Amino acid sequence: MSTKRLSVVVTRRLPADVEARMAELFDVRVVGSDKPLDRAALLAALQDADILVPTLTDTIDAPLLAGAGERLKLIANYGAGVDHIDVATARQRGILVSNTPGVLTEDTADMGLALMLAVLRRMTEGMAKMQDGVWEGWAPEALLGTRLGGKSLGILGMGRIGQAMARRARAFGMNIHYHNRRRLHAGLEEPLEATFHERLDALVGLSDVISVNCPHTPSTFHLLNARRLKLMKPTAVIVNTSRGEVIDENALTRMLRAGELAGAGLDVYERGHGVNPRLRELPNVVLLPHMGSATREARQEMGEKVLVNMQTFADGHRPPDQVVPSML
Ligand SMILES: O=CC(=O)O
Repeated sequence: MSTKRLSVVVTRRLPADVEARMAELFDVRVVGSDKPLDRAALLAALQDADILVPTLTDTIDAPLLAGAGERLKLIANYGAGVDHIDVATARQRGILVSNTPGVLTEDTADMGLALMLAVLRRMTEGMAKMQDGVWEGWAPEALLGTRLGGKSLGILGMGRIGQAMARRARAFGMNIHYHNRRRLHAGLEEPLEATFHERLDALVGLSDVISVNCPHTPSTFHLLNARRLKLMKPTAVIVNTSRGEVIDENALTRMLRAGELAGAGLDVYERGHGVNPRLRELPNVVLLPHMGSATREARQEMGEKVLVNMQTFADGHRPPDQVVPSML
């Protein structure tokens, strides 16, 4: 099939050479600017598009898919998470969905580790002292944090990013525990010296740090609900580089405010909630603006993956990174 005939709608500006390469191969319209795209504009653009390239800031739900033109046959997401796309409805309508796994694994795990260090070693509190000019010099008991070595890291979701987190935490001397839908096979589990817990409650209860690394799906929504959060040690901290929806953010906020948890490092928040202002007030909480995969390298490689998925589809094959409902 000549790819030139395929009409592609891109909702955000992508790295320049990704955009340039896409424009060589397809008939591309970048309908967005560098802001999330307005829904009406997206719907209008989808009337005569063959391929949509969205990002996580676009909600591709059943009403939007119902309003799209008949030609839409591929949603080539620029990003790994697909919780903003109704994959089941897309499939029913004969629309394939692909994502960009693998290329953001190491960078997201780096950020998970950075958050863990920042919270346990109270880095942002220290930095605030320097910025506010109130540091009074070294003192034996000032800003004491917690050592990572010897502590138990509980990884919720042992996919690519969870395993990358485990490798890093091992290097810091942490003990690795995890909960996953399926136990890893021995070839993966043994080098990580990771202990599998079939019961999430058990993992939550023993961990000094919980790292959320599972995708957001209907079955992981509020997996860390108020009941489970209460099973955590009061000295424990939680780190989330996945999706806000996996944690009941209101319950987490209440517990952090009440001192029932020692801290949190969050890169992601519940959709539509914005950042809870009460989280911003807490010194033991480090907040980042969803930047786990924000390296130049990852964003470039994500673009290259999108291009491969589009080209493979245009050549009449299934995109290599196709997402099907049974994976979710
Ligand atoms: O969160 C980032 C992604 O899903 O790619």
